[in-house]
Amino acid sequence: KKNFPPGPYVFPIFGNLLQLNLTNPVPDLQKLSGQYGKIFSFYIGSRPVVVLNGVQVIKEALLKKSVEFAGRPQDLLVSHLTENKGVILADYGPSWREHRRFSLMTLRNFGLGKQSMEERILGETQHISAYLDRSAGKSMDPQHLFHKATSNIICAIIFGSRYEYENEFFLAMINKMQENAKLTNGPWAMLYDSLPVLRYLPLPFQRIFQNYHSVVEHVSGIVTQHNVTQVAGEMRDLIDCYQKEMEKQGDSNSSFDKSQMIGLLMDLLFAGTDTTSNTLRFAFLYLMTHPHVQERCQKEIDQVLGEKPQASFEDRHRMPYTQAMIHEAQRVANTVPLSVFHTTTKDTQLMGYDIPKGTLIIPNLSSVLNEESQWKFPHDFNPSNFLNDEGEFVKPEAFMPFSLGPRMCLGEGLARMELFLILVTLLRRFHFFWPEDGGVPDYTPVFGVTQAPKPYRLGFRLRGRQGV
Ligand code: HEM
Repeated sequence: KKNFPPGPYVFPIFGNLLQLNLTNPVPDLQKLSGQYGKIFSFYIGSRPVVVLNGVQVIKEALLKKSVEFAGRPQDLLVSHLTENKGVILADYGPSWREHRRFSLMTLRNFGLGKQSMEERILGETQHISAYLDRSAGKSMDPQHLFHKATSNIICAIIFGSRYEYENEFFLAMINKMQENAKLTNGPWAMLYDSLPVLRYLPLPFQRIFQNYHSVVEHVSGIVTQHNVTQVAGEMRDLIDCYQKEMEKQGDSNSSFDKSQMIGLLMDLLFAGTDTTSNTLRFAFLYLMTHPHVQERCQKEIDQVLGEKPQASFEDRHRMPYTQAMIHEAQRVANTVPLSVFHTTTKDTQLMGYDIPKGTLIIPNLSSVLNEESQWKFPHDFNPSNFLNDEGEFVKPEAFMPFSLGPRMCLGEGLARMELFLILVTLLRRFHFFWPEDGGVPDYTPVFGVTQAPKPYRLGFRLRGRQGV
């Protein structure tokens, strides 16, 4: 294409797919950026893709040309799965806008009833603490615990109730969502997206649809139950708020209906679980292997909290070092390395190149979180990346794990509150250490829409007097 961003030679049928390591394309994309520049193209099958790298290009696209770059692909496996309902994969338009606004308002506590977001998170934090108490002095793989806890926080917000960690249904739902997270990143999903003729064959990607529909069925059951138990005027959770919004909008041209509600609930369940729990897993991996960072956080936490029974989100303003540690953990965790794919909503230009309407856009967030010119210590785990010479907390503009612009993560506020309250509560109560049976620490990430650390064992023991 004339004046399209440059890129490698394109092969028939597969495009450039066979040139990328699909188990982790991030290093290959980094190399291509070195060769072709901060903005380059490649092909998934016959579909052109433009990759945006570095803080300057990503800001130019997602902030300055925000409307032009705010679309979502409508014909990938994930779009067919969700039928583009809800928010994450909804096309840029009125339904997306109304659902995004509703979700942000509800998550900011407008109309979420008596129990605040903070209380819901602190409630779950007590369950995590109690679970760890029972095994203090030992080691465990924290993957399932953090996954269940973050999933429960979302469940408390959207369904008004949490599940016991051993609840069979809860475990089945989590397994299905985790299996889908893996399958939608794998080669079968790539084949589905590149070769439409395969879509109706009984190939492994059909399993993704089965898993998704089985969770949808359960979520629909919860919504039906809500209709029976609802008390007029009492807002227990996001479902109640949504029902109220549906009544308010009546038969007008509103986009609020039951199928959109289910789509939104599925989005929040999916987007709110892996992301936060994988970030926590990275944080503890680095805290165990950087004991001086852990000790400095604990000292600050003890000083600030004193005899207070539990932390509150407000306390973060008096904990610059702990804040810096949490942000640094998010930077190295690089949890959503290639963001969620965007598309262009009209013909546009970026850095002098022409990009037609409907082009798939990958904002390479990984390239910014590790950009050498932006960070004091781009390749280390070092909270000083977020501290100025006076030891105050500062947030460089290249910190964008939640992306930027109109599509940026709508759960940012919730995720930041969860990370703070869970990390502070656990660091106050426990000392974390690399256990003898842990082997050698391996920081290599396992790539995915949400990236995770390799499984590891978490050693922990009670700290004694300071821990409440
Ligand atoms: C550390 C945790 C999290 C990280 C790093 C993260 C990151 C992201 C990123 C990079 C995007 C894509 C933005 C874009 O397309 O430009 C996104 C979208 C989204 N996230 Fe998160 N997220 C996190 C937690 C959450 C939580 C807890 C929720 C649930 C409340 C959530 C809900 C969403 C939704 C609904 C979208 C789609 C927004 C839209 O398309 O308008 N996320 N997130």
